[in-house]
Amino acid sequence: MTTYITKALSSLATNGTLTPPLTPNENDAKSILRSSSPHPLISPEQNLLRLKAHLQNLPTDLLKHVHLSKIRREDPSLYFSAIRDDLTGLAPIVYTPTVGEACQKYSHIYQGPEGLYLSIDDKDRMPEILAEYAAKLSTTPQILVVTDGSRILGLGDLGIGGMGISVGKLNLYVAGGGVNPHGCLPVVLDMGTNTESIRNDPLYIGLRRPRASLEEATEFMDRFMAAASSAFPNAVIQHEDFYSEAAFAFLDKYKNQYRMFNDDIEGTGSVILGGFMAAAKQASAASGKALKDHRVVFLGGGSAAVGVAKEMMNFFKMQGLTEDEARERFWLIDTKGLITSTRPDVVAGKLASHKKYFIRNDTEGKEYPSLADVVEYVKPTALVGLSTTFGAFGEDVVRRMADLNEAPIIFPLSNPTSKCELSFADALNWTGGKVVFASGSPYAPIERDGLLREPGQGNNFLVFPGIGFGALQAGAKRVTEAMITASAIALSEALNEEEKKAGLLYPRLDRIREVSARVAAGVVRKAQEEGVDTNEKLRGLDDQALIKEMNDAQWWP
Ligand SMILES: NC(=O)C1=CN([C@@H]2O[C@H](COP(=O)(O)OP(=O)(O)OC[C@H]3O[C@@H](n4cnc5c(N)ncnc54)[C@H](OP(=O)(O)O)[C@@H]3O)[C@@H](O)[C@H]2O)C=CC1
Ligand SMILES: CC(=O)C(=O)O
Ligand SMILES: [Mg+2]
Repeated sequence: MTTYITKALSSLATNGTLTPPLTPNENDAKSILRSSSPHPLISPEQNLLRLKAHLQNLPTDLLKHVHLSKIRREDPSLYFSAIRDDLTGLAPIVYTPTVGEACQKYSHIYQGPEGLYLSIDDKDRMPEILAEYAAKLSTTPQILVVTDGSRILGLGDLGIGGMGISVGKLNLYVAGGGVNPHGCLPVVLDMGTNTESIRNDPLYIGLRRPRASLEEATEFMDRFMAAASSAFPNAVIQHEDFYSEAAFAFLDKYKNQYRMFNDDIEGTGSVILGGFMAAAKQASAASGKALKDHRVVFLGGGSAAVGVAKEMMNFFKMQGLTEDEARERFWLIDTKGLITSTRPDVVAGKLASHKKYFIRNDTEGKEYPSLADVVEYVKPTALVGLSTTFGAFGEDVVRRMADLNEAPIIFPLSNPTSKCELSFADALNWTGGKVVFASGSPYAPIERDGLLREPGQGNNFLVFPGIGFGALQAGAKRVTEAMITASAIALSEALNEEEKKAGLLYPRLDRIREVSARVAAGVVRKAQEEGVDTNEKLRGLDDQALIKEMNDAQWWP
């Protein structure tokens, strides 16, 4: 109770109009509070009830997001208690889709600093700035989520507004993964923005300059990665929402040097591989086709699409295919159509290097400019959307997928909902209910033919908390590709019997802590097998004991 009284008094004392007329000692405190507040004994439970009631009264999701951000800054335990009690209801507010709008309006809804803001103008001072920052913190950061704001969800270059996504991801690290909120450090690297409307906004709080070139950005990143790894030597660094060229360049450069991973390339790869394992089983059970015979068309050739396609190759390798045979199962489409060896930009050597792995050499000089052309040519069993293009899976294409397949797999994964390729309702209607569906942002379940159809949410938030937490617990020197694949397998194995019976592709959100512990255990085990772990205490434990260790290490509000 003393804490509540002291807290209440200090807030009174800092508020000019409510400052009490005398400076009380502890004994006076009760009587002053009795007369100056309606009830001095407000319990955490009552605060939680009040917060929930208040949220219900707020008219928009953005206002709820803003209010919750204020609560997080003032009382993390209250904030994470609310999320613990209703992750399904609050994830869309603190994460996608609302976090997208919050990033777009970041400078307008700004309530004060909430992490580390580093400017490219300070690139020569990274070691001093980070060392000074580390010295001032009372808790050592364990997870850093770092963005440069250059490709926030599918919303483009939002400059310093990207801080909202670093914060949003860390919300899930705490709520889903059990990382202590005081160990979470959101970081934005301000390198300017190419979005003129943001740069010219009088309220914009970032650098008003065009975005740095990749060369300049790399120089800054080199210094940041070195300084951050030295200031926070045990932390895991998650790269988030860098534009595709930079995302691949930084992952290639740093993955063997630092304890880092890229969420969009690797986290998304993992979550979609995990979901595809369940989806392919359902589709093959309906069609009788062998698992190795699935054919996957991607709309999109950016960091997410290429990352997912590369990770999904493991599905086909698990069916016994060689690397070349597995690669043959994928067709990628970008704004110029199917990526073929004879496409003029490819012939001219202008194709972005990350797309080259998936160039099709077998199209005999024919080009397939549209998604409909590619679907007709490939006759795919699965469609994956990572194109940032709302409604890009149109009625004709979706109906054709249902003609071609007993149970077409359709994953419109672009975020937020305003960029999603296909809604759940249209997917059900246009396939006559046959679709096996997962989207990046959430859709509500729909009742159809007397059955409740529950859409999957194929979003990396089902794995990145476990990947980061597992790497942290293992004291892993690196986050290897095999550790990422292990996270996907652990996710797919986390589906319980009830969820399988209900046809779900992913575990229910109310089990996320348990699922994250399993994912983390899978990551630790693989780190041990690969010899990159340093935490000797976790060696020699069997799987159940390892999962229990992960569960026990989780922070609870
Ligand atoms: N569900 C999840 O967990 C995740 C979802 N995502 C989502 O994935 C999306 C893409 O991210 P990322 O890959 O980094 O972004 P990019 O912008 O790098 O990639 C988008 C790709 O889509 C292509 N494209 C755009 N419009 C069309 C169109 N009309 N037809 C065909 N191709 C098109 C682009 O082609 P071109 O190369 O020619 O420009 C590009 O290859 C985002 O919306 C993001 O939110 C990302 C990570 C995780
Ligand atoms: C989910 C995510 O990481 C993205 O849309 O970028
Ligand atoms: Mg992302």
